[in-house]
Amino acid sequence: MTKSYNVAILGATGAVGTRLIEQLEQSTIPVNSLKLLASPRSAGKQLEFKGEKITVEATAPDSFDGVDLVLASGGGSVSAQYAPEAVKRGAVVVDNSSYWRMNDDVPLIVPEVNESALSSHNGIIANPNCSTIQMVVALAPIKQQFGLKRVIVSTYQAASGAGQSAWNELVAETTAYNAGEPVHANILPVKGAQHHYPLAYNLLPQIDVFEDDGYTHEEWKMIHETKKIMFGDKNSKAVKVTGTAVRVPVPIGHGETVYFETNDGAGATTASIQAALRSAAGVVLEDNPAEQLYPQPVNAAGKRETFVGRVRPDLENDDSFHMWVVSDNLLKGAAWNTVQIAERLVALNLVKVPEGASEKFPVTK
Ligand SMILES: NC(=O)C1=CN([C@@H]2O[C@H](COP(=O)(O)OP(=O)(O)OC[C@H]3O[C@@H](n4cnc5c(N)ncnc54)[C@H](OP(=O)(O)O)[C@@H]3O)[C@@H](O)[C@H]2O)C=CC1
Ligand SMILES: N[C@@H](CC(=O)OP(=O)(O)O)C(=O)O
Repeated sequence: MTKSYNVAILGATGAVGTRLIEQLEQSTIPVNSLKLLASPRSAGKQLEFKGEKITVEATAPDSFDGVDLVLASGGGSVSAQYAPEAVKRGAVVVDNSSYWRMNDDVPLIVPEVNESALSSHNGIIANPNCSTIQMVVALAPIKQQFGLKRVIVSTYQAASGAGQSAWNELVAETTAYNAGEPVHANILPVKGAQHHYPLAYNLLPQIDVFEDDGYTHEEWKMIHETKKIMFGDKNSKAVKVTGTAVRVPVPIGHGETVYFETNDGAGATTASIQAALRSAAGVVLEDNPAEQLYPQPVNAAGKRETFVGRVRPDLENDDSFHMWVVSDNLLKGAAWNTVQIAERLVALNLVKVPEGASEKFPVTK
């Protein structure tokens, strides 16, 4: 008989959470029961799964009693508190927040790139940052054939990356601006808003907080997560990674220009890189300058794949190239990658917490 699972979605009412429900509905995971968990603000709200109405519950430690699998997207502090509670009760957690990603006992997984790291999980599996995911999906087939020495990325990140309220703010700012209101008359921090300044008709070269070295935490995450996923070590010296993360007034779909250097003399050409990308899992190559064909956020929104175009050689550096990478930050960048990890856990019979593993994640109050 096929085993079916008691699943909980933590953060079910958010931009990612609502998509987790939809992606789980479309997945191959046999679901016996589904709990929808959020903050007390949403308790009592009803959401649908497979045509059935489910009432959202306020999250508490005992919410995870009897649960086999948790898909978490409630934010860092929520995952810090509840992931250990869930593991203690025998549930495996696939977590979207950044809280557990750098923990050496937590695999950081993009199934197309490092699925094999799943087998050593201890109950918590981390879903990477959205910008990191789409970049490593595109870089993995290139690394496999030609090696990878260096990456320089610039991101063009959609408002929904900062959650449902940031997306709502962009719509409200745009509407106000179009109605003639002086949204930008005074470029001062917007109090209480998700972004420090108005985003409508603007660009913000800051995502997340600034570190002491002048990089933002989003940039820091892209560097260390890329190393952990592709080279198995968050501080790997085998590759150099750097970049700049920018918020753009687009609702859904992150874009990235990615400059990369392959191994000296590995023989990469534009055509051979395009061929590697064409046959790579999860990648769609949209690259035909003659037809003005290239990936765009509006086309990627609602799709699970990572779209790549504008592959071309650097004209002054041998073995070096540029490409343009676009994906739906809420799907491959979050909900789909999470459900895809869960599908692989089910297929590999890994929805179980190894004996004693929960001691690695002590419950904190
Ligand atoms: N958006 C993106 O592109 C990506 C997001 N992520 C990560 O996913 C997580 C969620 O992001 P997103 O959906 O965008 O955020 P949202 O702000 O849209 O949603 C947050 C969710 O968390 C719930 N929540 C908040 N506080 C609590 C609490 N104390 N207890 C239980 N649930 C709570 C909210 O419930 P309520 O509605 O009741 O407030 C809501 O369901 C974050 O960690 C984010 O970093 C990761 C990759 C990409
Ligand atoms: N910071 C990303 C989305 C996100 O939530 O990332 P993380 O899960 O790494 O905090 C963005 O704003 O587009």
